[in-house]
Amino acid sequence: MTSFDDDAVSASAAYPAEDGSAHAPHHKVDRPRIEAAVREILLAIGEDPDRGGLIDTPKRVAKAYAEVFAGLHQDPADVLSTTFELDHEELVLVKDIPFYSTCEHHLVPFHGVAHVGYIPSHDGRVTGLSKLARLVDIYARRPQVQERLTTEIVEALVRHLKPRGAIVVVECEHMCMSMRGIRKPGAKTVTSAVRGQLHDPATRAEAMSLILGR
Ligand SMILES: Nc1nc2c(ncn2[C@@H]2O[C@H](COP(=O)(O)OP(=O)(O)OP(=O)(O)O)[C@@H](O)[C@H]2O)c(=O)[nH]1
Ligand SMILES: [Zn+2]
Repeated sequence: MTSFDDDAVSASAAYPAEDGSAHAPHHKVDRPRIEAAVREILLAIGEDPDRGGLIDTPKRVAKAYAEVFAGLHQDPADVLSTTFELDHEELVLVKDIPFYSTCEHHLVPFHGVAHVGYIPSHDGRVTGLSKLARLVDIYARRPQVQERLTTEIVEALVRHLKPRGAIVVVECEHMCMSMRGIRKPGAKTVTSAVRGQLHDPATRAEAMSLILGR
């Protein structure tokens, strides 16, 4: 049995904490430790972790967590370093990017869509469209709150693409508000972050009309 998640090990070695984010990873995904903790949780809720249906659950959860939290060990710089020469001075927007994240307060999912747009820099370079969706996943696959997820995506765009403007809008349902606690399934939380020329009211209105025009 390997002690650490293989993908996480190889990715984390190259990840500098250059963005100063609270998410700079300090540890690799330690699967045996997760397994031991899940066994403890099962005992604590009054379950029998040795019964047939649960015997492999700690291992499964460890494997799932390595995937769900893989973003802790991935560097947005790697994704956004792929750029192309293309003279486009207007808004580029990828909307309705579906994602799943994990509420850092309750460790249950929140999920929804992200809309990510930017006005390319004057240097005539744009990034690949899929890279914007990859960027969303890198930050979503961490323990998160929606506000920070939104800010981290826009800040990564600014840092790595040097765009003239950037906008990120995130719409989510939080399972911690649906399946427990206040129990309001269907309630949506919307967060946004804008930078640079997207602060201009007309440019921002254009972006928002594209985002909302479903
Ligand atoms: N701002 C923000 N709050 C969040 C997010 N995800 C979960 N929360 C909230 O985090 C809060 C935690 O409140 P606490 O009073 O510490 O915990 P709690 O007793 O479980 O709260 P309830 O969910 O109201 O039962 C709750 O109001 C959640 O709705 C998020 O992404 N952003
Ligand atoms: Zn929560």
